[in-house]
Amino acid sequence: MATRIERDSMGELEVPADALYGAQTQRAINNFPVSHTPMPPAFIHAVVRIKLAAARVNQASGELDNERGEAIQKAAREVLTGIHDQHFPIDVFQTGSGTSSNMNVNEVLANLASREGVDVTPNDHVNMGQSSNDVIPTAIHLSAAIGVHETLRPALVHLRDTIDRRASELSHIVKTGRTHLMDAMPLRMDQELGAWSSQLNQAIERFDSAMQRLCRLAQGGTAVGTGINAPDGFAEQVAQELSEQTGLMFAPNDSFFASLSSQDAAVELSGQLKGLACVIMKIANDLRWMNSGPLAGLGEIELEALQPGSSIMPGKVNPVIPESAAQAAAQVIGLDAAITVAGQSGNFQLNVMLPLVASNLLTSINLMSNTSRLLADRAIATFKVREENLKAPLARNPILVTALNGVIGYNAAAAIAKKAYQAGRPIIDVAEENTDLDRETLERLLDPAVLTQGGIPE
Ligand SMILES: O=C(O)C[C@H](O)C(=O)O
Repeated sequence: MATRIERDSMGELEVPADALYGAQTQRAINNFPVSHTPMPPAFIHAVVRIKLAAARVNQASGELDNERGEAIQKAAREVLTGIHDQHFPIDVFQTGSGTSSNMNVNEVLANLASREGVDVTPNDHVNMGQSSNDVIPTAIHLSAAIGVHETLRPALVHLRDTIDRRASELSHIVKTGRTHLMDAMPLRMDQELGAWSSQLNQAIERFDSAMQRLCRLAQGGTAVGTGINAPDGFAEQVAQELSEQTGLMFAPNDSFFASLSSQDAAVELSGQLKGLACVIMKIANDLRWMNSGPLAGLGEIELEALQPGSSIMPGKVNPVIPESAAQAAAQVIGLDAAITVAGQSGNFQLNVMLPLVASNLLTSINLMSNTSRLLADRAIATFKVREENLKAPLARNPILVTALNGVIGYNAAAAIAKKAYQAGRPIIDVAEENTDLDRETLERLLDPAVLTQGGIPE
């Protein structure tokens, strides 16, 4: 491989001839061959957005001359198109402050900017008024806020709306409810699906609330939170620039000391993602049970057949989308556990597990966004209801006798249920033989559709 010599404060080393980065990035590549997973492009782009904002603020204040300011901005805009993403190869498991990734961005932007014929250095010009210690926490908030706003929230709204549409289409269908996975009182399908929709609505509310904390930025705190080397007004102006770039409302955090040394908002967001993962897991599992069979399971619904299920059993079709969704949910729950540990790693003035927080948070946002859309479009929107399989067990369901509790008492009702279950007879026939109630009254009291409406049967 052709190489060139680059220099930093520690001396010289070789980098690939065509690399846009310099010596500090190469040292990090050499030092951290850990997971071979680079930082997510959305995170790198957030760092680049901060550099773009800082260059504009520094240029406006006169700290940075116009030529260098314009050259850095041009370079940043070019990187934001994604054409240089391969020049940010540093492993997630690197220095805990993310200094290596901050310097990677500084070096690439300085290199591209210098091609404009001006002398731009990574530390003095691109990193002006900043430290990794405020840039990286800011980039975590910025990239997560963009991910929630642009990707996750629309995906959740799409899933909720798809569920609501199916619920209203299926509102005439009554089915056996289940508690402990055992037959229970009946409910309508729109009530069952309505639970999923309501869970998603509440998840969306929690993300909307978490966004308020995400939009508070560390930028301006520099090395330890005092703001050393950042001019007056820098924090507010960078937040304003980032708001204009993204359409979100960013502002400096109340305490830079807190925002450098903690990751509380990221822990909160990860917790909300874990909560969402539990919702997704519940929906996926309900779908799997309802789809089970087709002959020896519940067989209440038929999910769209997307691919042959088995390499050995011909004709078998499996619930692959709910299975994929359940695995994604499990992964998010695991990533949250690591973020929880990382959130506790604020030692004095700096949290030192920042790259892991960034990577896990963005991975979880992507997993939940893509999963929500797949569940909506390839499972919820397309499943068919097998009404005949719902009707037959509903008519025989001995638990309907619950509706007679208030008329004949729990013990008498239990005896009827037992008899009906043992004989495999409809509950109404057994109740007619064993109570003073006439057929017409029993039909009214035991009508499954009426029983879905709650209240005391009359
Ligand atoms: O990289 C920096 O700007 C600071 C570094 O993280 C440190 O505190 O040692």
